[in-house]
Amino acid sequence: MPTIRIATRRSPLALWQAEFVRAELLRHHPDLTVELVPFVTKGDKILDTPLAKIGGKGLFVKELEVAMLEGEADIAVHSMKDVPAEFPEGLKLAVICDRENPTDAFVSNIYNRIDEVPSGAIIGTSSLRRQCQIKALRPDIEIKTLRGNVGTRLQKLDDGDYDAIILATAGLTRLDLNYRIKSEIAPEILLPAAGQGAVGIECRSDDEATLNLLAPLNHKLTAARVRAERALSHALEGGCQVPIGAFAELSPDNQSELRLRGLVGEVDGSRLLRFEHFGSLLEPEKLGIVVAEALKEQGATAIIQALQDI
Ligand SMILES: NCc1[nH]cc(CCC(=O)O)c1CC(=O)O
Repeated sequence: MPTIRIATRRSPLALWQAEFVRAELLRHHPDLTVELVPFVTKGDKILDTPLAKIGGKGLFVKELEVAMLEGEADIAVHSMKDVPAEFPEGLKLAVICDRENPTDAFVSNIYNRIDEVPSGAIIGTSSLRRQCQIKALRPDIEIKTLRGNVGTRLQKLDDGDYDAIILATAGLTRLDLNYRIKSEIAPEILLPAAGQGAVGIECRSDDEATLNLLAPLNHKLTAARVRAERALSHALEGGCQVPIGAFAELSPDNQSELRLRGLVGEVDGSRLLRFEHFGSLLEPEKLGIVVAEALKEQGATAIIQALQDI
């Protein structure tokens, strides 16, 4: 049996995800040897600037991709939320694993829910998607930039820099920090980002042996959901750094269909565009494009375009 080398970021969440994939690979192939190869990415180095201002897509993945192309690693494990729509020549998304809770979480040492927070309170997030939806709901509260890995963000909350912060439920759950969640924010209030809560594995497109070893880790329903969400986000030319929400789930009344909800927002929350549609589980990209087109008809392009000029 060969050795599989996993390129990973060094943050506790990235290491958890890489260890999870190592364990899954070993569960399916007990004789395999799996090693972790940790890297520091540009997104990890620049911590004082909101991601939207650093610009460029794939801040957390580039170094890992170079390692695979140069043969220093065989696969890279990513949070699907951070993975750009397109892959460099020679690499592809091999599988998408079963999804953790995709919602966002309200975290505070004082308040239990977003609607309990008083006027003028300071909420920490650097995500434009979270910002625009919170501002639409609560124009009277202030949003302040918050960067760094999950532990750093919680420390900044504990230091008193914020009244509450918003984090992905999945990251907190994976790091056994669920006790910090005061309430989960429903998708009706805060629509998650494309791919949130899902882990994906990238590898060299021509590496048949590795692709075969990875195949049993693919979770079909999650893969369809995330593909619909990513198609929507891609059709609007948005990465993680734009105010776009995209969330797909199995349709409650038809088990062969997905329900996809999309959202584009003005950063100050003054306008939120929403659209939802149902489509076949077998053609998730088509559904993503339908929802993106409907949002464009409502004016999404102008909102996104205006942000590129900041
Ligand atoms: N942008 C950073 C990032 N990428 C993935 C997660 C959480 C885990 C996930 O969504 O899979 C986080 C942290 C956060 O948003 O709180």
